Amino acid sequence: MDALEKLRELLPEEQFEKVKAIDNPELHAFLAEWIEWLEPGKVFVCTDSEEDEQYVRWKALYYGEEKMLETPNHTVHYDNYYDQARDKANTKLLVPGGKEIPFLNTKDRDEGLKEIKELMKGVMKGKELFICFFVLGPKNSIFTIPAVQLTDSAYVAHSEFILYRKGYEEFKRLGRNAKFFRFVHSAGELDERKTSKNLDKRRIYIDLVDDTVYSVNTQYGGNTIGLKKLAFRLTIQKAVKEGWLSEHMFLMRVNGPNGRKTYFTGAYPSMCGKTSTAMIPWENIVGDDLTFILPVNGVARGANVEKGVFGIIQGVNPEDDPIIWKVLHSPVEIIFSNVLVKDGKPYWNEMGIEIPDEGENHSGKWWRGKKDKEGNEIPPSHKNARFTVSLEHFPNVDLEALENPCGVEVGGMIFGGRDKDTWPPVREAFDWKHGVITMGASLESETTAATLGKEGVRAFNPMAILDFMSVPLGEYIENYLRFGEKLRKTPKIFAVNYFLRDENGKWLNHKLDKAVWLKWMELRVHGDVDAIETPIGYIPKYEDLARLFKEVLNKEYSREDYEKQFTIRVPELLAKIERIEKIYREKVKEVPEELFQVLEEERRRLLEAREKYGDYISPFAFESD
Ligand SMILES: Nc1nc2c(ncn2[C@@H]2O[C@H](COP(=O)(O)OP(=O)(O)OP(=O)(O)O)[C@@H](O)[C@H]2O)c(=O)[nH]1
Ligand SMILES: O=C([O-])CC(=O)C(=O)O
Ligand SMILES: [Mn+2]
Repeated sequence: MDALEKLRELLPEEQFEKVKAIDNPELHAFLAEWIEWLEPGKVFVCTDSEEDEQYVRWKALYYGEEKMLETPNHTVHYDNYYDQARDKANTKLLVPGGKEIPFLNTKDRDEGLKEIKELMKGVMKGKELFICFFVLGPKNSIFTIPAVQLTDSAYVAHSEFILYRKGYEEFKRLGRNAKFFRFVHSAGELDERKTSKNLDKRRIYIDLVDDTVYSVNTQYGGNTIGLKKLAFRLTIQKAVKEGWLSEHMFLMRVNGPNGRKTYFTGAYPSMCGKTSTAMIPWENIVGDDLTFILPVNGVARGANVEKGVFGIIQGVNPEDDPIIWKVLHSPVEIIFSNVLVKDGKPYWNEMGIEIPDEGENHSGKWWRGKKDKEGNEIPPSHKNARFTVSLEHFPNVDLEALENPCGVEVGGMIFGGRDKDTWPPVREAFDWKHGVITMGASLESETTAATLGKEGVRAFNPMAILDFMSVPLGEYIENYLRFGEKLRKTPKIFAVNYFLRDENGKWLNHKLDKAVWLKWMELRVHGDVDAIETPIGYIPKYEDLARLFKEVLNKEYSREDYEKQFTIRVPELLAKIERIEKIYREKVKEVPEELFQVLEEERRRLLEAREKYGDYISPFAFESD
């Protein structure tokens, strides 16, 4: 029997008509196979209509995965107490023969498919399956990748409607020509709180051969929202094959003098400041998490893969994040996850206002002082609690850039992470290669609550992408280096560090100082200000920063602060080069030789500077050179 005939048997007439309208036998075969396998009690196919989206919203409430809050259009969703972040250990890349690839968590493809299929057999009995169509990137553009999502979680489907552009019409338009990604998810058995129960059988398996990702027994967005971090593994592979970049980056517009618009991307690991940077007042957001960058006629052009934000809520307060704060307090569609709720109002850690002493949170009924099974005190909200909202609701969104089918020209690319003692707050690379190698490929950052496991451990995290890497690292870096060669004009590369601390552990910078670094980088892209050459790149001159601090933040910036922050810390920088070199030599292997040359040159410059000025070198010393 052909797939369409089978679908006619499996689906009620109305749902069948919706899939039949898409002329794609491959899609039909995939759907027939999986509907039969998952054995859902009911199937709903989502078109791009407002009614179908409304149906999904309503079902999230009906099935109890979300609850209404006091403000219209606000809901709250909880994940299981032990399902609050990405599960790296159980996220595996399925590769033929289970080939071991350094830093990648691989598994034999046949074995993995067998295991996941067994876990998913009949898993949707008595549940409703939602079949949804979306696209990655702007519609009908050079960036577009269609994707189909199967899920029994109305919360996951609802999140996707907020975060991605609808794709049913795009599937219809493309018909047989659609090369699409596939995502199959089941939250598995739920407990009385409607959270995934069988966490011991939580699995996220990425089939790189068939562009399909399976996820089961979990609800947390990073493990389940197909088009987000699951698709990301597939797009990294595709980008490296095809010679473009798929990155863990925000995309934003920095407003220069006389109305000049300059677009920047920024790659920082999870929970290290992408959203808070892209949302900074004065500038405009295009995206906060995932960016595609394509070479178009010798120009690097970037587009947001998404159209919404799945952002960290902890620490969002009216002073530091006025725009997010305002949106979170307006009656637009928002899903709050894993926050404290009391009398229909959401609360979260460090929100700058008083928080009730009891309510409901990710641990169930909560009171101040409540401890978990491990004896840890449970805070009001989880550190990785998030909000999900469409970008269209933000007054600072650059809508034209968001929907431009050609994307925007990328003027600068920023790399950064949580680093307490090595990198200065901002610096510019000498050139593309120097930036890619000493800033991107050398990135290290302390681990955070965005993944399950220990926090605060300094870890190698090249391009802020290691958790999602799906090709050998050497190939990925090679692709980056060659990408620059395709361009007439390469974007300038910068590195930032928002997380420097003094000897007592106090932050050396305020959260809003990044506004100044952004303005400085914008001026540098256009050659409007001079800079000081140091062994590790160009750093700002004191006078320029002092002026910008005054102009942007209306703050005095002292020479002492500047000197402390921009001191070149030779011992730490040399130790870092040692660590990075060792990793690439001993663990990664098959690395472009240029990487070692560029690191060696940097080491030599640092040693020469130490000879002349000592271990900790004031930026003023280089200025008078
Ligand atoms: N100390 C300090 N903390 C910051 C600064 N900027 C952001 N943060 C903190 O970084 C954390 C989260 O940053 P986000 O911007 O939401 O993280 P993200 O990079 O978008 O992360 P993902 O969504 O997980 O990919 C919050 O706890 C912020 O308070 C800063 O300049 N200084
Ligand atoms: O994917 C997620 O869980 C959220 C996110 O942006 C990240 O962890 O980088
Ligand atoms: Mn992210």
